[in-house]
Amino acid sequence: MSKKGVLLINLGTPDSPSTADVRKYLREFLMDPLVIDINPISRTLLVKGIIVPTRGPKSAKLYQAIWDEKTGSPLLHYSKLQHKLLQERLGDEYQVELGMRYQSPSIDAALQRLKDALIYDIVVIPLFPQYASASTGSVYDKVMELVKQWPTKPTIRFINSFHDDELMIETFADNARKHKPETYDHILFSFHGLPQRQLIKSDHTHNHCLKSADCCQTLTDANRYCYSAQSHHTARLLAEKLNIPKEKYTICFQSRLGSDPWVQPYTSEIVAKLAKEGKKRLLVFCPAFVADCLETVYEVPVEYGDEFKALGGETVQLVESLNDSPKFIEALAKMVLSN
Ligand SMILES: C=CC1=C(C)c2cc3[nH]c(cc4nc(cc5[nH]c(cc1n2)c(C)c5CCC(=O)O)C(CCC(=O)O)=C4C)c(C)c3C=C
Ligand SMILES: [Fe+2]
Ligand SMILES: [Fe+2]
Repeated sequence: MSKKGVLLINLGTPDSPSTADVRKYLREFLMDPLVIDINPISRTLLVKGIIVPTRGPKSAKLYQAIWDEKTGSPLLHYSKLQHKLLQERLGDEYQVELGMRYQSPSIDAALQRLKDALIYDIVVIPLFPQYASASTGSVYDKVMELVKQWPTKPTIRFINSFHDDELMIETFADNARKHKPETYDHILFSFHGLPQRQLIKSDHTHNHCLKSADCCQTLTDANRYCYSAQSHHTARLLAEKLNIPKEKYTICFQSRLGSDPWVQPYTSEIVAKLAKEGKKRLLVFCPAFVADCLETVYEVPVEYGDEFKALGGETVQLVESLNDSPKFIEALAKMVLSN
């Protein structure tokens, strides 16, 4: 029987923490029309004329701070481990490949290896638990653009999101228990941010998203693919699993870029508010990421940690990501095998 293919895809990271490589990464990433979703001329002027020249050197310093001498970028390191462990778990009936949406290893080369092995039955798993057109949607478009050139189109199944995956939730909960959540003053579920206009685009009823203060509190047909509603759902499941009462946690969104409104509340504002209220110890989950990366290992303990301490707080502790946890590998295997 012919093998089946699995293609794991994460966002991507610079090839090195040098300013030149970080600029190259930012250019490819931010020129994606699903990421900076404005007209092409404005996008080019904004990205190539402003963001890449100014943010490049600053981001390069951050990448230099998290770059491991042996293993490099944490995002790529953990993605490679997830790839290897999933291949071992699934065995010889499957060929598992890894690609990054931006930079390397490329999705193009990963698909080519599947094609060379005559594999025409592929499960694509964009490694983003919550659906967003800027992440999952962009991966989808890239894969389709590439397979469009195949003389015979393969059977492809896309895992569109896994915000409520039981084993994923359990893995985050296990990681949190190591830190004894009950010993913290407050818990944050801090998701990667997204421009508000991108949320609104995912509301096909045009009458739900951001129309009321609590539009993301429940998942309905209207907001099934709303990144914020899915994020709220993940956070609620985690809070239930760990018996964290409502008043002890806040759902918030980090990493805003530019001056347009993004999904709120912003993590930095919540961190400042909690410090002013006299809270001393914060435990922070980042459940939009399946692997530790710049946004978790730097932004949370260093940026938010410094901000919190400057306002009187004491500790900001990150709950480590899913990384190479066997339970998360099992979650991925189940997604493949349930096909
Ligand atoms: C969780 C999925 C992600 C979504 C959705 C997303 C949207 C998004 N991101 C930016 C801008 C930046 N993101 C950056 C880093 C970054 N983003 C994600 C994931 C999502 N982004 C990850 C996993 C990472 C870390 C990569 C790593 O190498 O560790 C960066 C680069 C770092 C920096 O300069 O801060 C930028 C820029 C936008 C504009 C956007 C949606 C519109
Ligand atoms: Fe991002
Ligand atoms: Fe919404």
